Order: sequence, then structure tokens, then C-alpha cells
Amino acid sequence: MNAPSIWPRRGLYLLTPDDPDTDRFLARVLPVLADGPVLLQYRNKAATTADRRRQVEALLPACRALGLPLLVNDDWRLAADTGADGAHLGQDDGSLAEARRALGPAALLGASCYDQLDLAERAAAAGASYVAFGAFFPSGTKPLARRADPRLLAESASLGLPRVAIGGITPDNAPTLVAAGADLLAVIGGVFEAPDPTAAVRAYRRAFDPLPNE
Ligand SMILES: Cc1ncc(COP(=O)(O)OP(=O)(O)O)c(N)n1
Ligand SMILES: Cc1nc(C(=O)O)sc1CCOP(=O)(O)O
Ligand SMILES: [Mg+2]
Repeated sequence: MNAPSIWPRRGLYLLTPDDPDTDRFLARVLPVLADGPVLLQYRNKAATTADRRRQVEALLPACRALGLPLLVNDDWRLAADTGADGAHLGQDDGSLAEARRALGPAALLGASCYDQLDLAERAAAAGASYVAFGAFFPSGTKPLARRADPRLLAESASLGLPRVAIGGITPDNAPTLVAAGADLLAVIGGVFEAPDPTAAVRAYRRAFDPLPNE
């Protein structure tokens, strides 16, 4: 586990797309990493167990070279085995406290809190590094995701953890969530379904660092 003790707590949090073909998956993901995401989550629901491990192992050196922390979705054991920087766990992905004990204090551990402040409070107590709420907008990736109210972002500020927003986030609606208190914007389709993923990554960055006169 090589998680930096100070990690970027503001910016684009990129999640990888579902793709069953490893070569194509890597050809889609690797080129956008240098363009400004501050965190990367390996999330490929279309890959086999063996390919998931291979893909994390292929992403890690590229992430290390860029100083980009890599988290593994769903599976903290895979994060531990590959030396990734941490894991993101949802309601059905096991115990956060167990993951924290196993991965150690430096690991980045994210928790899905959906539309519930009480889940965020429990995640904070169990050792989460950040709390994630969503979905804030209709998501093509997860059309059945529960919808969350942006007021949750302000209501969870007192936890003292970075707040992640997810679900249907586009460069156009991103500034609303940042204004509502999101520290990190987690995105899949807005980048990987865009005609120009590299340009899309740059567009999200503007929600955090508006250009002069914008
Ligand atoms: C940053 C972030 N937030 C939420 C999720 C969703 O996690 P989960 O509910 O476990 O759903 P799946 O991603 O496993 O389909 C996430 N992965 N990342
Ligand atoms: C993986 C995921 N979790 C969500 C939640 O609400 O917890 S929404 C979502 C999908 C995010 O993908 P996109 O940026 O394409 O909408
Ligand atoms: Mg999950």
C-alpha cells in the first residue's frame, strides 16, 4: 500500500468503464490519466476475476508514474494483493472497519452513502477516508440508482471528510455540485462516453479551477 499521506481532496475522481476486453479497456483508460483526474477507481463490472487483477496490475505503474492514487471498487482484498492505494466499498461490499484494519491507516477507503446521512456518519466512524453520495442526476451507467439531494453535501460537512458526488455528472452540471459542497466529482460516462474523453477530463477540471473571466 503506497497511498500518499496527503492525497488530493478536490477535483475529478475518474472511475473506469465496463469493458470485457482488456486491450480495449486499457486503450480507453491509459490515455486520459495524465489529463487531470486526481483519483482513479478501478471499476470494471464486465471483467472476469482474472482480468480484474491483470487490469489493476496494468494500471498501477501508470498511476504511480503520475502520482495518481488508484482505488479498487468492491474488493479490498484485490487492493491489498496488488498494492493499490485503497478501495471503495458500497453497502454490499463488506465491512469498512475490517477493510481499514486489513489495509492499514494509510489506505484510502471510500464508502457509498447513497442518499443517507446516517450511512456517512457510520462510515466516518468505521474509518472511511471519504464519503460518497448519489446519484445526483440520471445516470446512463446506473439507471436505477437512488437519487440524492445536493443538500446532503452541505449537511455532511461536519464529518470533516472529503465529500464525493456521483451519478450523471456532466461538465455542465458539475459546478452546481461543487457549489453545494462536493470536493470530488466521480464520473464514468461523462468521460468515457464523450466523443473526446481527454477534452472531457479538462472540462471537469474547470468546475474546480475556472479560467480567468469564466
Ligand atoms: C465514488 C463512488 N461512489 C459510489 C460508488 C457506488 O458503489 P456501489 O454502491 O457499491 O456500486 P458499484 O459501483 O459497486 O456498482 C462507487 N463505486 N464509487
Ligand atoms: C457507480 C455509481 N454509483 C452511483 C451511486 O449513486 O452510488 S451512480 C453510479 C454511476 C456513475 O456513472 P456515471 O458518471 O456514468 O453516471
Ligand atoms: Mg460496490
